[in-house]
Amino acid sequence: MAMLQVKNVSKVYEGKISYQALSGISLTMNEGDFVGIMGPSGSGKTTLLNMVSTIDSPSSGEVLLDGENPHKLSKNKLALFRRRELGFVFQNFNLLNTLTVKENIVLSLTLDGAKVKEMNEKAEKLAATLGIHAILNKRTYEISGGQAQRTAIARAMIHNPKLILADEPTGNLDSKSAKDVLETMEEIHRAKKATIMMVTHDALAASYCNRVIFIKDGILSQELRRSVSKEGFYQDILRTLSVLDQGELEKAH
Ligand SMILES: Nc1ncnc2c1ncn2[C@@H]1O[C@H](COP(=O)(O)OP(=O)(O)OP(=O)(O)O)[C@@H](O)[C@H]1O
Repeated sequence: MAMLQVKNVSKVYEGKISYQALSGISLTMNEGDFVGIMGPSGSGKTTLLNMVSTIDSPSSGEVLLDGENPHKLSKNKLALFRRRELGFVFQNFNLLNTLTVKENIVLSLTLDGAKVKEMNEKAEKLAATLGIHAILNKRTYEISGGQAQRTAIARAMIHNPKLILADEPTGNLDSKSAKDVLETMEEIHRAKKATIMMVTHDALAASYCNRVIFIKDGILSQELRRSVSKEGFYQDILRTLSVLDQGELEKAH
């Protein structure tokens, strides 16, 4: 059974003027998939991520994780579900500035009452894998953007979540730090068999994924699977984006 099933999901934002942000999206992800979500601005990428992460609920259709619909959980259980089963990585890192890097990484374990020694061991091991061991005792304002994002990835992974959800994780980084972060994600995908869904505008970032799903006007328009090298995949992604953009241009005229 697929780990994630998105079944015919639509989302209408109700308001004075309602807006249909997603229309009949269906997709599945298996354990160990690293899926990129791409599409023009306003196409519904973040909306889709929010449906999967249970931050917001679909207007119709359903989202199943390991066959269960988390949207049906009570408020308290849903909060626990998010903390235990999901890991989040955001564009602006969302680290707590009063805590050290290590304290940020172990936050979810702290909330679950884990033993300090056990937490420290886990944090140190993971930090070594992600190349941030030397900065564990620093405060978040003493580290670079790339280090902050690798800290956020460690925080998202420390509890071995089923699924890691990343929204533009390289959006605020210079190209060198972006590359470090992408290589970190590649490493957790490869070595830890992490399952990752990543929204990105960046074709280079998407080329690290094993599948890329393109969304346009709230509809799933295409999917690419990586069968070639990362460089070849990058070219395939650029070609697909240019065809999609061509459609946008024609619509504007
Ligand atoms: N809370 C909301 N209420 C009403 N409309 C919304 C809301 N959130 C998003 N939208 C609209 O839904 C559409 C999809 O938004 P979404 O943020 O999912 O797009 P996106 O593909 O992530 O865009 P970007 O790449 O610019 O972040 C947009 O037209 C947006 O204006």
